[in-house]
Amino acid sequence: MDDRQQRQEEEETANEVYASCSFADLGLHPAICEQLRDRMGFEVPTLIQAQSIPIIILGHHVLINAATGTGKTIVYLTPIIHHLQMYNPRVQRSDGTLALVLVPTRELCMQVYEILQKLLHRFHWIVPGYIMGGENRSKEKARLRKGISILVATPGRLLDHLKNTSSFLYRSLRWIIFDEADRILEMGFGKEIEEILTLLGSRQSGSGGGDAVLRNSKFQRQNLLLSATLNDKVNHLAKISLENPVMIGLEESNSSSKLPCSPRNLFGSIGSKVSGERKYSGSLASSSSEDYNLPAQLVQRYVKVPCGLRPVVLLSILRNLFEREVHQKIVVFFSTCDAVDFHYSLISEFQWSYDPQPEVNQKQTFVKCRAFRLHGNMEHDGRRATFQGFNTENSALLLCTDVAARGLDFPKVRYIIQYDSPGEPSEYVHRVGRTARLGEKGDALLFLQPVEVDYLQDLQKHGASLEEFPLLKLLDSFPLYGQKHHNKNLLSLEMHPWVLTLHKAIESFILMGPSLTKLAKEAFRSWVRAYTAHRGDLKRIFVVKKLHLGHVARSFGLKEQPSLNINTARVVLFKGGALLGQKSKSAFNIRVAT
Ligand SMILES: Nc1ncnc2c1ncn2[C@@H]1O[C@H](COP(=O)(O)OP(=O)(O)OP(=O)(O)O)[C@@H](O)[C@H]1O
Repeated sequence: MDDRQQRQEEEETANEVYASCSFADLGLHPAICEQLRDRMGFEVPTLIQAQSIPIIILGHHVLINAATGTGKTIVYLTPIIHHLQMYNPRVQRSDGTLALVLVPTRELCMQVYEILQKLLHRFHWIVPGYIMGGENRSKEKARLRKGISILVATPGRLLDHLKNTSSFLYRSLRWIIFDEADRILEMGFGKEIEEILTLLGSRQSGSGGGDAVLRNSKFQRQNLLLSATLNDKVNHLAKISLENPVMIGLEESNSSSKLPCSPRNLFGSIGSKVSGERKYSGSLASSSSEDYNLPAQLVQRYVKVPCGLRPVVLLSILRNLFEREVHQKIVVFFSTCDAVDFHYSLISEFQWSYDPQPEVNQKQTFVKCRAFRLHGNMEHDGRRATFQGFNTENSALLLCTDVAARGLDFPKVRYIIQYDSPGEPSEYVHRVGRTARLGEKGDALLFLQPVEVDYLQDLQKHGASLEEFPLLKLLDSFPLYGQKHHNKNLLSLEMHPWVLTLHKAIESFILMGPSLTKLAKEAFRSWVRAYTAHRGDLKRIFVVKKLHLGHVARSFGLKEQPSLNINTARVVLFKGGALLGQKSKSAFNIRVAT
């Protein structure tokens, strides 16, 4: 590509992502525009920011549906700060909490809090804070007692403090924001959210016990709901929490046209159909293609791999990617915590040299990268270390469950691999949304077994079209020292010399390490359980009966299938958020990990 073409491509991407106006044009106070520029390096707003900020400043309840990585956090934080920094007299700690941001996970809680800290740098009298599962309750109580102006919280912990921390002051609460609303609900927090809304006196129907809260506040309550996917649960939450909301981004969200950007234009467009914004009619479109906003520049592919060959293919692809580009950030998604632990150990420890030459036969780690893992069964400190480590590294691999699928903004992630399929197509959208953020390039690769390819049709229905990954071409690219020349045209994947050799090497490596073998067996069991937990319509595609358990065992490098007599095993699943409960008397406890 020559310079001119590259410039043209960059310009086109910018047109699709950014608006042709400034933050000041949106009505934000100059001090905030300065913070955005100087602290964050943001010169111009993204399209969704240009569409939403003026409407939020005006005080409307808003429902926002926009593609992943389009800058939604700034959408809700800046109007709040805009108003709060103008309060006269100034906001004080003794005012208690004025804005509440609800997020589904601890990592997202920390991420939003960090952005908030940067934005509030100049406004030291507005105090940011967070409360979340895993943190010390008494320390949180002490912080709440002192007063937190803008509070970021996970739902369970918030409810706990609402009920048990009498010094938690929220009578002046003006904003409630649900970030990643769909995820909060999918994780089974629906009841907690309803209770929270009732306690805060912000339920639209029914008489909330906290009406006094509303009466005491001199400002009208403003609630905002943000979600990259829409469904019935989000619809219900919108109904009970939003009053005459403006909906943004539900139409033409992938529009590449630049926005009309004088404040008059934007303000004048409220309620009209300009820029995909309209009044809420009481229900959202159900899961249809326009529900799913995928970044236009994202390259989406799938790779069809027989079950037993999955680790060989995964390791080959990872090796190739890190060889091709040394500075590379990749995220691989698995269905269970045990699978993350097993593959993390395998990838970190597996050393192999396939070159028989004595001078080059020094064993090296097969996948040359720094690996991290993240799942809900890890200690809080470990989760925090991964989050920070993967954030700051230039080149690294993250192996994780869906705990990392939503909202997390790891910079420069170039590749998403879904080694275990996501289940609901909405989950697919969130996982791939960790790359191709804000107009940057990104690739997504979905692993499917041959019996699972119907899943592609489900994705297609939601507007996601995947092309096949050229796997044989990749496998052929590895050198095969000492192997006979093979006829590439006749070769099946199973008979490919590279696959055979690498599979043997992985298998013996696992067999030789007792701790790795133990991890493999645990991962095998929980993987089978996770497979049985696919819900509803997906059972048609992910058919447990079609699984060959011997091949599944092979996919964990095990020659023999471990027993599935799992009475005593504790298996942790991450599946869409609902508590899966006990399958049968003989089954083991299944706990949701987030
Ligand atoms: N106006 C801007 N100019 C440049 N970068 C921006 C701008 N606004 C946001 N960003 C950056 O864009 C990235 C994505 O932002 P953010 O995480 O808020 O997106 P999101 O829409 O909430 O994504 P998700 O749906 O995955 O949660 C972040 O790295 C953020 O710092």
